[in-house]
Amino acid sequence: MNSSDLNLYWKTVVDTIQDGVMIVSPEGTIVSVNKGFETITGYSQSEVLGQSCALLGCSSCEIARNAEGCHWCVMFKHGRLRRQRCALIRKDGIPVQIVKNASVLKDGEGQIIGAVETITDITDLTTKESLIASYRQELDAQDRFYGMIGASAPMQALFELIRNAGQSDAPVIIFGESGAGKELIAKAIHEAGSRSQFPYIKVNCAALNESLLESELFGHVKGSFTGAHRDREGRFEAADKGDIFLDEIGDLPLSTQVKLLRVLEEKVVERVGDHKPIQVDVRIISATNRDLQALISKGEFREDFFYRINVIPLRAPSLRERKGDIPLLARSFFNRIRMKSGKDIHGISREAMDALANYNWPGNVRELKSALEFAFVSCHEDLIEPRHLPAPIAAEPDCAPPQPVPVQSRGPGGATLDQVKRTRLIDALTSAKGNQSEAARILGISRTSVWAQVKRYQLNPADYV
Ligand SMILES: Nc1ncnc2c1ncn2[C@@H]1O[C@H](COP(=O)(O)OP(=O)(O)OP(=O)(O)O)[C@@H](O)[C@H]1O
Repeated sequence: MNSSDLNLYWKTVVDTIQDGVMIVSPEGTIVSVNKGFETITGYSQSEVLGQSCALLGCSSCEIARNAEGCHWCVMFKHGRLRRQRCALIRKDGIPVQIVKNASVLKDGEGQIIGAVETITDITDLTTKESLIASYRQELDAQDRFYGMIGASAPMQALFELIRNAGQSDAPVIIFGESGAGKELIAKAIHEAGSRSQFPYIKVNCAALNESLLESELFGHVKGSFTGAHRDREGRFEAADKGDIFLDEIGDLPLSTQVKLLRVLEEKVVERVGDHKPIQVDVRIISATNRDLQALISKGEFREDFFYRINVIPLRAPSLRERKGDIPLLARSFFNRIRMKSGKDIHGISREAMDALANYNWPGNVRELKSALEFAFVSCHEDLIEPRHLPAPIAAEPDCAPPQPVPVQSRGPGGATLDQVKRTRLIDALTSAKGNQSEAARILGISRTSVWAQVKRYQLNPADYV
C-alpha cells in the first residue's frame, strides 16, 4: 500500500473514532469534521462546513476572546492546546462537557494553514465526578459537626445530644478525659443553640488563682485591690445573652463556687469591690476531666453547686472507645497539617494507620493530632510509616478491642482513673526530667492540663529533674 492509498482510507479511519475531529482555517472557518463531531455536537457536516467555529460556543474560546490583547483563538498563538476542559453548546442548546486537544497545521514553509482539534465528550465522567463530590459532601456532613469529626455511634449520639442541649437554657456539664474534645463540644453547643448570635466566652478555672479568677469572672471596680487602676467588666457581663464556658470546673475554689451558685440562682453578678447587682443572662457550660463525686466526698466540691451545674450532663467519649474514628481523624489532621507545612507527603501508609488504630491514646484526639504533627517533622519520604510516629505509638501492639471506659471508672488492675493518670504523669515527668512542657508533649495534652494535674496530684516537677 502506498501513501496515496493510505490517504483514501484516512477519512474512514477518522470517521471510526468516537472523538470529534474538526479542521479549521486560520480564520476559524470549519473546513472538515468527522462523524464523531456530528454525534457530539448534533450538527451535520453540511451544517457546519464554511461556518465559524464560534458557532460551537466553546467556553474556553469565549473566555480567550474576551481577554484583553488576546488573539481570539489562543491555539494559534501557542501552536497547540493540551487537555483543555471546557463546554460547548450542542445544536439543541444543551451544553456538553468536553476535553479538547488542538494543534496548528503548517505547510512545508512553516506557514500556518489551519488547525486540527479533537473533542472528547466527558459528560459521563463529569456526572460521575459530581456524584462523587455530592456523596463526599454528604459523608463529610454526616461525619462532621461544628468542627467535630466522628462517624462512630458514640459520636453520632453525642451530636444529637448537643443539638438538643443547644436549644435549652439549662446549664450543661461536659465530662471526659483530657484531649477528648470537651472544648469543641462546648463551642458546638453554643453554635448549635439559640444563643449563637451572642457572645461565647471561655474561662479556664485552673489557670488563675482565686482572687484573679473572681475578678476575671465578675469584674472589679477601681481601687478594689492593688493594681485595679480602673473599673473592669467581668466575663459574665461580657457573655450577656450568650454562653460562658468554664473549663476545668473541678479546680474552682470553694469560695468561688458559692459566688457562682448565686449567679446561677439570682442571675446577677457583683463586681469585686462593689455591691451593686448587675443583671446577667448567661448560660453556663462547664467541663471537667475530674471525678466530681470523689471531690464532693473529700469536701473539695460543693454538692449544691454540683447539682446546679449538672443539669444536662454530656460525656466526651475517649478515643479508645471510638477507634473506628481514628482513620477519619488521622486523614483530616493529615490534610490540614500538609496544607500548613507545604511538605509533599502523599499519605499515611497502611502499617502506620494500623499502628494508629492499635494504640490506646491516653491523650485522646489531642495526642493523635500531636502524633501526626510529629510524623510530618520526622518524615522525609512519600508516605508516613510507623517509624515516623512517636515511639510509643509505633511500638504498642495493643490489639485489645476498644473498651468503653466511663469517666469516673476504674482503670487497669482496679486502680481508679485518677491513680492511672497520676502514674502516667509521673512517668512522663520522669522521662521529661521534670520539664512540664516536654511532659505535655509526651502525653499529648496541653501544658495547662499538665500544670493543673501537677497541682491536683500534689507533685513537685523539681523532684524529677
Ligand atoms: N471530634 C474531634 N474532631 C476533630 N478534632 C478534635 C475532636 N476532638 C478533639 N479534637 C481536637 O483535639 C484537641 C483537643 O481537644 P479539646 O481541647 O476540645 O479537648 P479537651 O477535652 O477540652 O481537653 P482538656 O481537658 O485537656 O482541656 C483540639 O485540637 C481539638 O481540636
